[in-house]
Amino acid sequence: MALFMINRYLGEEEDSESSRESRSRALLAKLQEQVKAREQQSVSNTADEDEDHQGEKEQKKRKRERQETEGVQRKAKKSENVKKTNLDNEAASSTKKKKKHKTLSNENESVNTGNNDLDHEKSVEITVTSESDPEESKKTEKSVDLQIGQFQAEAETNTSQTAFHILGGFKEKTVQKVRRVLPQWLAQPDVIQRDMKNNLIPISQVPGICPTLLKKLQANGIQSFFPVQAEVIPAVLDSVSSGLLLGPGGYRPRDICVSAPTGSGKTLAFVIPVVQALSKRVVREIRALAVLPTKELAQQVSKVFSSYTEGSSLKVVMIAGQKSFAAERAALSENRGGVSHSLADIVVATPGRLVDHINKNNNFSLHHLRFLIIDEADRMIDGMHQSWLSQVTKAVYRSPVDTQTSFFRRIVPGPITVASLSPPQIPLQKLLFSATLTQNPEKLQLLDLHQPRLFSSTHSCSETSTQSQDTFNFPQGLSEYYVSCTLSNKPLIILHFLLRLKFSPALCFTNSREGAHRLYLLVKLFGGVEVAEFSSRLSPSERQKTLKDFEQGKIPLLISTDAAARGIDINSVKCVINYDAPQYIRTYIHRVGRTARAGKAGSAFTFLLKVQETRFLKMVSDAGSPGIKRQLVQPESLKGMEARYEQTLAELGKAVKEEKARKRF
Ligand SMILES: Nc1ncnc2c1ncn2[C@@H]1O[C@H](COP(=O)(O)OP(=O)(O)OP(=O)(O)O)[C@@H](O)[C@H]1O
Repeated sequence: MALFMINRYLGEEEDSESSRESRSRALLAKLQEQVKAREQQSVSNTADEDEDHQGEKEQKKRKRERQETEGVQRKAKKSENVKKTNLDNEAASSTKKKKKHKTLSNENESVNTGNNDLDHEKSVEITVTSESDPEESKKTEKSVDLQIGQFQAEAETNTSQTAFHILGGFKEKTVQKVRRVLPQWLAQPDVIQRDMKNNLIPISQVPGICPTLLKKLQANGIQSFFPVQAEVIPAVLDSVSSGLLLGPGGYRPRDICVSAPTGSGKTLAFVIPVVQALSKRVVREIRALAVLPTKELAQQVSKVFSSYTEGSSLKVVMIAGQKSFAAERAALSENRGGVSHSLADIVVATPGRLVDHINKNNNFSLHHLRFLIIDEADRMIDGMHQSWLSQVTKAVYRSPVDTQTSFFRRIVPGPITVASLSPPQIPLQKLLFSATLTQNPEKLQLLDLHQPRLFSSTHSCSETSTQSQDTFNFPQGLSEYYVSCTLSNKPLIILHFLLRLKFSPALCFTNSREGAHRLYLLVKLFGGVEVAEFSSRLSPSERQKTLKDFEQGKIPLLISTDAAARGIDINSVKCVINYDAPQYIRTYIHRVGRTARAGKAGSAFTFLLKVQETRFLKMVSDAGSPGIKRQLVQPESLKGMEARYEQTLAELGKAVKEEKARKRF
């Protein structure tokens, strides 16, 4: 039994056969009327639109639009074929139906014609009539043709409406390579000869150096100047030819930038002329300030300054945080009769401590500063976030508290006029040094250089150079190698290098201090070689002692982070090992530059995992390396060490655990 009953009104003639027939006839008549009406409507529409279209066609002569219209027409024809096929099928089925039921039926069918060019769809309605009636059939065909014609016309009209130009377009264009155009001073530097050995200049041939300094140079074993020194020393001396108060011809001297390979002697290139220039000063004031990125480098440079000022009245003071702030303050100035007097002529500083003294030490005056030396300049630019340079500049041009005691006026330099030149001004000259000086004008702009003059041994930086990457010069005596390795055999290879191939003294670099420490523990536990680590894990005094021991040959292997990658000058280093491949070319250049210094020979090995090889080798060759060769390590050569190595790994695990536990308590 049905749960629900639906009552429908079926009409009065519900069951009558005759009424059904008459209803069919009435329906057919109605449909035929509709066909006729539609036919008439189609004819009038098509005629109108054809006219419009003709008019438009004449106006539109652009090729692209015509092509689009043709495309639409092609598609419409295609759809016509589809319709005709459907028409045949439907007609056949209609005939069958007619034979069976002797009734006429009309069927409407819609065919969708996709038009991708116009990005819209146009549906065409086709009226299909039985084929048995030739007249009706003709009418139907005509109707179909007319409807297709109408569709075409509509499509063309729509094409003209939607044929707009897409700004930006989607066509792929090959972008032209932008040619790098460097400012003239960067594009045309004063060239420093790369070949150090064949371009040595006897020290007596460089003009302007006083006999005392010449004697000191000889006493330090220096008979000839390296090319960078022979070029830069006279240039700096020339800028002080009119004394400390004026530049050449009364003008402000040009700032000097020096880009020369690691170990090429850049330190003496600024130490000698600065000491020479200041040796004639009367009153002691801070006249030279050298800024370096690390304590160790500041110490190294301070040592060189001290060795060439020894026996003179010039005093060098280092402010790099090696001593307490109070001790540094006491070394910088003293109070006599209520007036502060400087105890330093040359200050060597790290940026952090320098800023501390500028802000917290009232007696620290840079009012007489003549030379600002920025060593490892590219690194110092990167560290500009500390804004140390702007603080130095402010301190230099800050009016002294007591203007009465100051004989000279010092104002921030502006345009050169007669009025601006009339009072004596101490010019501030910047001297920049680096093995990897950036050519990025935006970065260099941060230094606010005055008519800079570049000394460079990199010849590839021509004005027409399209190269976007900086190229550098590598030390002449350097041989570069790479070693293909896996993560598991890396430590074994380093042990093989040291124990069997006797590659020592060796400086080995890792990318992290944890990595350096683990490798240090591993080599120590394996035994057979004295090893030390150098990283921020150690205190400054421990680091100092470690470097000294390494320099004296007490430690043949030093495992370090990039803390020792820049500037550190240890002449005895025969071999540099990049246990972890450096990510940046500048890091690589500074690391490998710890060997092959001062024209000597040295080797650098970089351990590369398979995935690192392509990128790393490209990076090195793009930077201008003369060639990096593959160093093969046969698996058999590691065999004898494997058992001991496995045992050492187990010991290392324990040692690391113990260290962690110790840290917790
Ligand atoms: N004219 C010279 N004759 C012999 N040795 C020199 C001469 N000039 C410098 N040296 C020595 O060359 C070594 C490298 O010099 P220096 O440290 O100045 O190089 P650098 O160009 O500053 O290197 P880096 O870019 O790595 O800092 C030092 O040990 C230095 O004593």
